[in-house]
Amino acid sequence: MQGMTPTADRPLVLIGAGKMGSALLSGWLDGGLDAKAVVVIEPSPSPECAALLGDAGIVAHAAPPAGVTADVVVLAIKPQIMGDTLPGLRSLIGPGTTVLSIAAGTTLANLEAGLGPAAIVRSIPNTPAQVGRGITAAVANGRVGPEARDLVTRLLEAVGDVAWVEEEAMIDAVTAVSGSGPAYVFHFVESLAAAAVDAGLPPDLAERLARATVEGAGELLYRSDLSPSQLRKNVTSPGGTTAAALDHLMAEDGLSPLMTRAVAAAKKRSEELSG
Ligand SMILES: NC(=O)C1=CN([C@@H]2O[C@H](COP(=O)(O)OP(=O)(O)OC[C@H]3O[C@@H](n4cnc5c(N)ncnc54)[C@H](O)[C@@H]3O)[C@@H](O)[C@H]2O)C=CC1
Ligand SMILES: O=C(O)[C@@H]1CCC=N1
Repeated sequence: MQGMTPTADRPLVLIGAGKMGSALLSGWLDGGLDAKAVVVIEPSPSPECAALLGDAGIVAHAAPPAGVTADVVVLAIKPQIMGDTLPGLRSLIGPGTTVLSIAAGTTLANLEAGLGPAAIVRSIPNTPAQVGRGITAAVANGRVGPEARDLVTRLLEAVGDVAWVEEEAMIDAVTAVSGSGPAYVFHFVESLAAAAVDAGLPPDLAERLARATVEGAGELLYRSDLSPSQLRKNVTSPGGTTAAALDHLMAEDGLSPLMTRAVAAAKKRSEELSG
């Protein structure tokens, strides 16, 4: 990976190698980050994580090793344990260390309170990062200079697209839209498959059709320059079958107000997690 600065003497320290931490680590290693420049703190590695670490020759530590000053500390632990964990990470932070958090609902102020003065970026990626197709939005505190911002951008671009925002308050909405969003899409597949069974199809075919439809529509959206609205219109013949279904999905009590309520609930929960 071009321009990565972590080294064996001044490593990237990953705190938590669960689903998201492992996805990030995998992207960095694939992008050329030297495994010797990575220290992983993970008290209970999953089998997938253990395989990833084993292939790279990285040892999982239960706690930060003594005497290590990090180039970057990446916080990929649950927000609920952040407050208790942060003070124990202070020894990793020295001059020039950048902290990158991916935790939902943990504010820059929460992070500064736990870690002390440091250059800190708060971000929200999403699980398509596991296949290099994530999107992350990030906000920096006042101590993050251009070099730290570039480093964080490169780390996050290893697993997908990156959008910087200047207002931290936007991160709760980001969490509700793109952070949690993949779950909404997967639930849509579940719902379409259930509807297919109700419409008379056997369950295996129902799931296959629902899954392939969302995969294909996502790929078309990805490759096309057309707007989602135009892509929808391209499926919809006047007086045809799609129009009959969209009469329900686009009704006043259809998908749009439901999505608005769902995103508002996720945003509120993100705000609550900030304490
Ligand atoms: N899963 C998702 O879709 C997204 C998650 N996030 C955020 O990413 C963070 C991690 O979430 P997931 O990867 O889904 O959770 P996870 O449960 O898969 O990973 C958390 C990992 O932290 C480890 N851990 C627990 N205590 C630790 C400690 N003291 N030191 C180091 N590691 C410790 C656990 O063993 C676990 O492997 C959370 O803060 C979440 O809000 C952000 C965006 C999307
Ligand atoms: O559900 C959660 O709290 C995390 C944050 C965004 C996606 N998963």
